[in-house]
Amino acid sequence: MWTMTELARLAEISGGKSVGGATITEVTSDSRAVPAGALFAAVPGLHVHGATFAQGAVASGAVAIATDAEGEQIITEQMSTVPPLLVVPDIAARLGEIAAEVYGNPAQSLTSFAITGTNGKTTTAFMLDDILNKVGRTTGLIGTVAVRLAGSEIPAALTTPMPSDLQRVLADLVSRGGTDLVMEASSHALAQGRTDPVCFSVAGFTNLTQDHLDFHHTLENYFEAKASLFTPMRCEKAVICTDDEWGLRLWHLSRTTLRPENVYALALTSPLPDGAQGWDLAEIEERPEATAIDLVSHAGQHLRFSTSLPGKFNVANAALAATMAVVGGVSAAELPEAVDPKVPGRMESISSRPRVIVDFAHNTDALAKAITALRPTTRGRLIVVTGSAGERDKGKRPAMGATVGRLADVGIITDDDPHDEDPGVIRAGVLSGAKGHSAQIEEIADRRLAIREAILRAHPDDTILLAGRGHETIQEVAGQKIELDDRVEARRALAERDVDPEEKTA
Ligand SMILES: CC(=O)N[C@H]1[C@@H](OP(=O)(O)OP(=O)(O)OC[C@H]2O[C@@H](n3ccc(=O)[nH]c3=O)[C@H](O)[C@@H]2O)O[C@H](CO)[C@@H](O)[C@@H]1O[C@H](C)C(=O)N[C@@H](C)C(=O)N[C@H](CCC(=O)O)C(=O)O
Ligand SMILES: Nc1ncnc2c1ncn2[C@@H]1O[C@H](COP(=O)(O)OP(=O)(O)OP(=O)(O)O)[C@@H](O)[C@H]1O
Repeated sequence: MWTMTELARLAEISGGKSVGGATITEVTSDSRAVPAGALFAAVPGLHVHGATFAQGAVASGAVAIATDAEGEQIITEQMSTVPPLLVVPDIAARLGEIAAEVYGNPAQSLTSFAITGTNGKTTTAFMLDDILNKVGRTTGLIGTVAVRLAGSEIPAALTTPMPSDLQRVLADLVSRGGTDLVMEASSHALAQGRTDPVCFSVAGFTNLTQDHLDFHHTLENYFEAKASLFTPMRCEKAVICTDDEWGLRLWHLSRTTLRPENVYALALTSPLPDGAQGWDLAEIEERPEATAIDLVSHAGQHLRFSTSLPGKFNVANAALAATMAVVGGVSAAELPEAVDPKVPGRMESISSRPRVIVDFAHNTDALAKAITALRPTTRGRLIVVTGSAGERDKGKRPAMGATVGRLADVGIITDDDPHDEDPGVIRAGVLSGAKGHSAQIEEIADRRLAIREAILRAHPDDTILLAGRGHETIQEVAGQKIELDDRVEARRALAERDVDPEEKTA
């Protein structure tokens, strides 16, 4: 399927040295998934150096190893017969370039869109993909929920794939006749250069609030990782939502890093920054079935479309998707009337009486926005079932709890994915913020039980928001992977409720 590249050529483009020769047809950085003819990229990780797995990779069919000086030393110490080597000083940073060469630089034949920000990446990516499909493009969609290439879905492991996986997927997209790529760029991926050397045609920014401080340590570092997408090596044009302070700062910064005429602002709850080109909201009409949106540009051009996804934040997501499409070459007249993709686990409606909604809100801002979006249409009580993940940003736990305490009527604090952390300690962190506000707060450790109790106890007019896990189907507890899908659990409890005579009269 792919072209053949000589190891010496890869040394030439990466500034490394090759020892021995080999013909390369694939690249991988995972010894557990080595295709025939592969170059195994042994990169240093947070836990272990990939070179530790070189022997296994060769046994599985790798024809050469790319690594750094430390990796070369590990390999020469561990292997009696050293395979052909490519030694590159910063192998992790150069891996994308090497893989792009092996896979024929697929991104060069695609119009490519990348979306970054704390919340809204997946939803905006699905919306943009929907728009592009409706105007006749053949797309690849890469993100947290799915990797969908020209309509065929393959499982997604990370929000943004590792460099060699990304280049392989892009080559696959091109071979399926793909014209456009829409992908999410996570802050982890940007900090690690996973998307390099792709220079996106259009990059979009949603918003920035606290998350992922376990990895970035400070909000400033987190911002810098996001901002690195808006530099000439990584994108040509940008659409930046300037409604929060970070967006405004990014807009100013991008006008110095990119060509100012390629930077567009999107302002929905604030005025367009002085001197900005871009769009603000001309009119918004909330109808029962959808929200009609009318954006107007600095030059007076209108973009009109609607979305049936609930919540003001989905207006922002749809607006970003539409403006990115226009900046990427879709004409205003071509824009479809409705931007309505089905996004698994994002404000996904499971039932109407009681109304059960599954949403991926797993940080304070998302949780506040999801609860607020449901309040106006809730006749009874608003019941929120949520927790927080283990081994991730601990600082957000009390803040998430306080959000539930302030905005919900009933909060049931339960487990999310504890990973290897004590689930009781995680719940205590959330509970410490949740108590002392207006909501009635309860702790039910087992998430299945928490969902069941919330649904069985609800009145028909109540809304139950199951927040935090969205589309996820596996819960990770102390090294064990347990099947758990909030949507399945909700349907099970709803079925139980249907046959309970007491509940029927509730
Ligand atoms: C922080 C981070 O980016 N971690 C990723 C990283 O792990 P690591 O640096 O610890 O790797 P390591 O375990 O030390 O291994 C080093 C090298 O040896 C290789 N290896 C390892 C074991 C083996 O048997 N064989 C083998 O070849 C690995 O593939 C790796 O190349 O490289 C691993 C292998 O590719 C990834 O699985 C892992 O993602 C972990 C699972 C993860 O949780 N990542 C999250 C934080 C992440 O990247 N999330 C963002 C989205 C965040 C969001 O917005 O919600 C994402 O883009 O998905
Ligand atoms: N524009 C937005 N602003 C704030 N919150 C949002 C926005 N869009 C979506 N959300 C909330 O954030 C949750 C996650 O949305 P989505 O999956 O689209 O974002 P994401 O950036 O891809 O998240 P992640 O990086 O965690 O996968 C949604 O379930 C919703 O509660």
